[in-house]
Amino acid sequence: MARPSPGTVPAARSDTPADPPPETPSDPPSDAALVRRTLDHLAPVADEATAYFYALLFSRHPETRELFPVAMDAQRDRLFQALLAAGRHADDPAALTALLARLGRGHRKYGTRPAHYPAVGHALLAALRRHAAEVWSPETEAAWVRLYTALSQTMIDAAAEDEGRAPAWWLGEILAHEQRTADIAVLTIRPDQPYPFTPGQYAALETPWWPRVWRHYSFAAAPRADGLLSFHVRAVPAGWVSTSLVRRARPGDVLRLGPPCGSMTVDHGADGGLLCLGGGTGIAPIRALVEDVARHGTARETQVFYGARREGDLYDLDALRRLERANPWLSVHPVVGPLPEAVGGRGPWPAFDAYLSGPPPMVRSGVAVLTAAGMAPGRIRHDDLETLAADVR
Ligand SMILES: NC(=O)C1=CN([C@@H]2O[C@H](COP(=O)(O)OP(=O)(O)OC[C@H]3O[C@@H](n4cnc5c(N)ncnc54)[C@H](O)[C@@H]3O)[C@@H](O)[C@H]2O)C=CC1
Repeated sequence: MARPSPGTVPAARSDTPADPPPETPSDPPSDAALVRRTLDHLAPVADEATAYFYALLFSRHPETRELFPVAMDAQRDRLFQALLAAGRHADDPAALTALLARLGRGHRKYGTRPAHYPAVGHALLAALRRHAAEVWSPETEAAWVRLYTALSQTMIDAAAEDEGRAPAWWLGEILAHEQRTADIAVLTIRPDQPYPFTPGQYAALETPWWPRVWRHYSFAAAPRADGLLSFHVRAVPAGWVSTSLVRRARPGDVLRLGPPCGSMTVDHGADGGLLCLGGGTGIAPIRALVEDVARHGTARETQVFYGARREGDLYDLDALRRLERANPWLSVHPVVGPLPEAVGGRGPWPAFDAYLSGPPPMVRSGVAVLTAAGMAPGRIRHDDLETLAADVR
């Protein structure tokens, strides 16, 4: 779209003095506006644009191929999702920096080096230029170059800073593999070096059977004195990683673990109650949060609603019942069927913080139900739904 040329004043607005001052036509659109316009235009052709980007990257820079999984299906979606997220935050520098720093640190486990960034930048610009041709202009290109230069520098700096602090990945030996239902296994893992994390967080895991395919799982217990980690995994039909972790993995197998991520953690400075909704294997981080409250000794009222499609799928209920018996401030409510509806009728929840974890549609409708019951959005926490949706666990 052409920018209005200097001097063309929108006549309709000049005689309405009560309106806010009109944008002067000589104001060029901001970088953020140009980037967003490109992304809006790209959305319907995102698959083609991403395929073109990778084809170009791998043909011009074959050395980058080994950073990516053999099968690229899920990867394609991730790149575009990350770009969309960056574009959405383009006019919120603090949020953008935080997102990019996290991405930069997270990329260490893939073996990403600073020299890879210009190669990716060239392929990205070529893909944008080709697939957003109708909205492309020298100004748009300049905006993207500035954005990409800034974002890659932030990622590179964050990765470099992290190098002094933490390994790029940890090795984790499976010590125990407990089959809880036909589809769900609980894994106990011994990391090769101390693995600090906060209950409520998650980590990416890679199995030896699908190199460079990483999937996220929440820590299912608070940090233990013996340093062991625990994860709950459901084998989903198209899930390579989840299926191998449930059906193939055995004690002695060694996985790779990325760094801890996520901010669904307990604010120990607050003193209200906790309302927790855990659906299916989404109960994993909820159990870690409950253990965290117990260890903290503040006895905050905690109501856990644990949902499953069938009674037999409430695979962790015994452990939660044990916690309930030991801690009078904790109530556990098993729910067979849709979880949000079951919770909706129980409110209101004044002075409660909510924690939601489970299938993305459950989390979405849970947020809607709690908001309708009067809970302030700032008190409702859950993992990033895009991360969850991009994951075939
Ligand atoms: N394994 C892990 O560490 C973690 C897993 N998750 C996510 O949790 C989910 C668990 O999936 P499954 O065990 O297969 O759960 P599931 O499909 O068996 O459902 C669990 C509960 O959610 C309810 N539910 C499902 N869809 C719903 C909807 N559209 N509206 C309202 N309620 C709904 C069900 O009725 C049930 O109560 C996955 O999406 C996974 O990505 C989230 C955090 C951690």
